[in-house]
Amino acid sequence: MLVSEEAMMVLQLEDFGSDPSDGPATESEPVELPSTPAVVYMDVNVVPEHDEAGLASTISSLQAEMWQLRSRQRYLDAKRREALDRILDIKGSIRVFCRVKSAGERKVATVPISIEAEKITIRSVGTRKDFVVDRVFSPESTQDDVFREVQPILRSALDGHNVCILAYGQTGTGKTHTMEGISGQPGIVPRAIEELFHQISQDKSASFTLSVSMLEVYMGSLRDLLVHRHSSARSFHWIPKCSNLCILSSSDGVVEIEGLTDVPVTDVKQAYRWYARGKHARSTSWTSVNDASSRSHCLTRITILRSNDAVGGGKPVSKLWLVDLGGSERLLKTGATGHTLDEGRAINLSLSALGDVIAALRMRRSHIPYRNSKLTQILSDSLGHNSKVLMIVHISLGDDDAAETVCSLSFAKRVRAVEATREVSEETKKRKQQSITELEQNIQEAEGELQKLRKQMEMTEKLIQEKTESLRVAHQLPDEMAPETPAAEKPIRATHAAPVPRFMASTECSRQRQKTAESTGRSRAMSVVNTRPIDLFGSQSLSCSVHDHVVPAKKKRTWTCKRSDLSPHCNTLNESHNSMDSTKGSLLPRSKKVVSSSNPNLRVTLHRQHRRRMSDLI
Ligand SMILES: Nc1ncnc2c1ncn2[C@@H]1O[C@H](COP(=O)(O)OP(=O)(O)OP(=O)(O)O)[C@@H](O)[C@H]1O
Repeated sequence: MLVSEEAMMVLQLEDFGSDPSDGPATESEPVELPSTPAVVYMDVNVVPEHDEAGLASTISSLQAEMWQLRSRQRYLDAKRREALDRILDIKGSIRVFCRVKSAGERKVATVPISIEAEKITIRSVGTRKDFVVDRVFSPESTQDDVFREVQPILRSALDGHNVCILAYGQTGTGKTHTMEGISGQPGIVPRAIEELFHQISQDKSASFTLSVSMLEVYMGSLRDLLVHRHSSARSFHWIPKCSNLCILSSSDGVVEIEGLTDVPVTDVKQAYRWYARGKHARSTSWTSVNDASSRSHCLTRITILRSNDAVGGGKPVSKLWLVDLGGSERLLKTGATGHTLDEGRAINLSLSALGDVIAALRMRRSHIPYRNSKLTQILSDSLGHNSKVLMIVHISLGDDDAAETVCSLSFAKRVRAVEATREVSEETKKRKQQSITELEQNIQEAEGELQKLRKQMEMTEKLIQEKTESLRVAHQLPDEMAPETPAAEKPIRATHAAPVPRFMASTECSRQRQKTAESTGRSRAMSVVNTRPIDLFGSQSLSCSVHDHVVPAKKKRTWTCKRSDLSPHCNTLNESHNSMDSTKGSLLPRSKKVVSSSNPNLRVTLHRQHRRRMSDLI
């Protein structure tokens, strides 16, 4: 017998070896594949397809196949995520990079600064200071070089971790250049947006929803940068009404900013447009060192809602913070006075609070001083446990900037406090690198197989649709009766005589009627009932609704304002009243919500139609 493409596909599946009867993978337990397949699939050609029972059986085995492919996809996805997590753990969940800006036309430092891959050394009269970081970008490094190092952490955000990328440094050293970039040399934010959209278009294992928010921490107040305002509002002296947004913190540590504009974005262009609007609204002014100096901390937040997945250890909602910090400056040197002096002071104070928080986290202190500034309050759920932090410290080679360079590098050293002081042997470094290489290989393998898997799933899905259509036509069923096969998570075991739903199983009464019927020549009609494909449809949709429509009790999250000086109306908010709509999804995993024929009206219709058909036949 010729083996058709479909049959081949079913046979190939056996190599994956996971048992559909085990049920879908859950969040807590990653899919473990048994070494031998527990279900042996039938060759779909064995049953002639012109027979309706044969068609139904084919559909059923294709669905089982689909379930196994999904199960394998989840397994590989979990494997890929785990490998990435381990890489980031080996590298450190708080990493510090240093980007060096060339002195340009200004005099090159007389104090020699030597740059190595992970170390910067500054020699001054009779002294030598070494600063170790995770990676140094020399003045020749391009925006591409920087982004290449940042890229893996973005995947982590899609996998459910909160991620924070911060640009720190003295005024004019290139923080905005690194984060925003310039025409033809886009920085981390636009590239990250593009990369996120690219990755979610590739990842068919889940559906993602992205939204963008932008705010500015200016002189201790929060300004929503995406809120619609009059054009005169750009002046940095002008503080709009919405400047004191309320920071809410839930009992489980999740932070939200009440009233902050959060715009859902569906493509890169749309996201860019909003980002451009936010950038435009930012407070900048002329300083002696930078014509357009940022006088505030600018925070761009991309909220990622991941649904219909089995993320092991991750959260359905994650945040990616891209922060362009205000420039640290020595106020005496800049000769700032009045308002500019106050701005500088405010920036320095919050930067110092940020340094304290990161150092405390790195040293695993029991108390983390998040509440010392608005900046650290906002970022508190994205700096600590289970988050990934990347700080890019910017320095300049300019002679005039030598003192600030030492200050910034001291800050970097403080952030890396624990590990930088501990000398890591060459042997340990080598071992770490070897593990990273192996893990990267694992990721590549998993991604390769995932790609093949996606193609195979597309083919199987198409086949299921074709067969279902044939079956529908054979029965002349109305469209709404066709099963929603792609969404079916529950495998239907591939047996020739598909089991009937419980309500259709024979009762004592019906058995007696059947006996009577047998004697009156109606037995043929009865036997058809048990194998008719329509019964299979009913079984599938109804069993899904019984088994899968179990929704966990929604946990109520209580939000509290962190600061007592804020308006009393926002001290306690019920989840349903705040802007964090996306979290609602997190409490209701889609895998549980979406079932075939989840529409209760349709289920009732199906149920009635089955009953009618049964009674017609009896
Ligand atoms: N690596 C670089 N290559 C080329 N030009 C750079 C680089 N870094 C910074 N610049 C240029 O230096 C100038 C100041 O940079 P930028 O505004 O990014 O500094 P900043 O650290 O954000 O300053 P501030 O804290 O005052 O906002 C800009 O004109 C920018 O284009």
